[in-house]
Amino acid sequence: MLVIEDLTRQFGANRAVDRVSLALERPAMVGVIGRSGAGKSTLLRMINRLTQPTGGRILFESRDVTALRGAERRAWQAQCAMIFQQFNLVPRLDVVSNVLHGTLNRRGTLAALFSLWPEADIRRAVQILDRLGIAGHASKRAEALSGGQQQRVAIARALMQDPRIILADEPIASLDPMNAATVMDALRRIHEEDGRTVICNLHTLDTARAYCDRIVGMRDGRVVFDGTPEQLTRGVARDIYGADESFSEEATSTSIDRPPAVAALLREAEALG
Ligand SMILES: Nc1ncnc2c1ncn2[C@@H]1O[C@H](COP(=O)(O)OP(=O)(O)OP(=O)(O)O)[C@@H](O)[C@H]1O
Repeated sequence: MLVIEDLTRQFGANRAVDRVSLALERPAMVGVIGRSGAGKSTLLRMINRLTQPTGGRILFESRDVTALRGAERRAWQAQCAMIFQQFNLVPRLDVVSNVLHGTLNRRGTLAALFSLWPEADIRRAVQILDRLGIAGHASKRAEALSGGQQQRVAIARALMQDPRIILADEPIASLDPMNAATVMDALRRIHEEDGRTVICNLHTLDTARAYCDRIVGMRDGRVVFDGTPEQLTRGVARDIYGADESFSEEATSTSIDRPPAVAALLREAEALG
């Protein structure tokens, strides 16, 4: 389905991503982990063609998307929608309009400027918000929502494009643990129920283990691990993070600042499945 071959990005003397190869045969939920500066964001941005590779290829269903230009590049970007740590919503705009901006790729700028959204699109936007549990906030300004709700609006905007792949660049890095869990649950459901591939950059090992079927570990621009959560042993994790014997998983864990009450709630939620 998605094949990445020797993908490379050089910034001056610095090789941010160094001959990365990955193949996804079927829809999957993939977590990309590694310390800050390992090349995770650059990799995702290259897949989406926000950053141009300096070497290698990206193939989607045997089609080379590495060098697409203009409308073809925009069409590819709609097929692999990206969400970001800072949500990138229009804060003063209402939630449903933010979601409708996901259709901009296939609509005229003038129509968008005057908010002339087709009724069918509005209905679909509300349905998607409903699925993500935030339809009740549709008419509120985006800035009035919590971080977790705003990230779900960003996911809804991505879903408006009906993407085959969702690329999530540190989607929970600005969120508290409760909101982080809601957002990761939403991404997992979108993968399982819709069969969309989700590739997610994550800072925390425990999140990658809990939500992803496959984990890719990056270090200094290279893939140094590619396997299942079970294969990601403490020793492997230590290697990915370039740490010494004193490495502790808790240092990369979301539970580090989790207040006891929230931790208990999360354990309960986990137990309920
Ligand atoms: N636009 C750019 N210009 C120059 N160097 C860049 C640019 N973008 C990224 N880099 C460099 O490329 C390397 C990889 O950065 P990248 O953001 O991909 O890492 P990361 O693993 O996502 O880190 P983080 O977890 O901190 O976001 C870093 O050394 C970074 O400084």
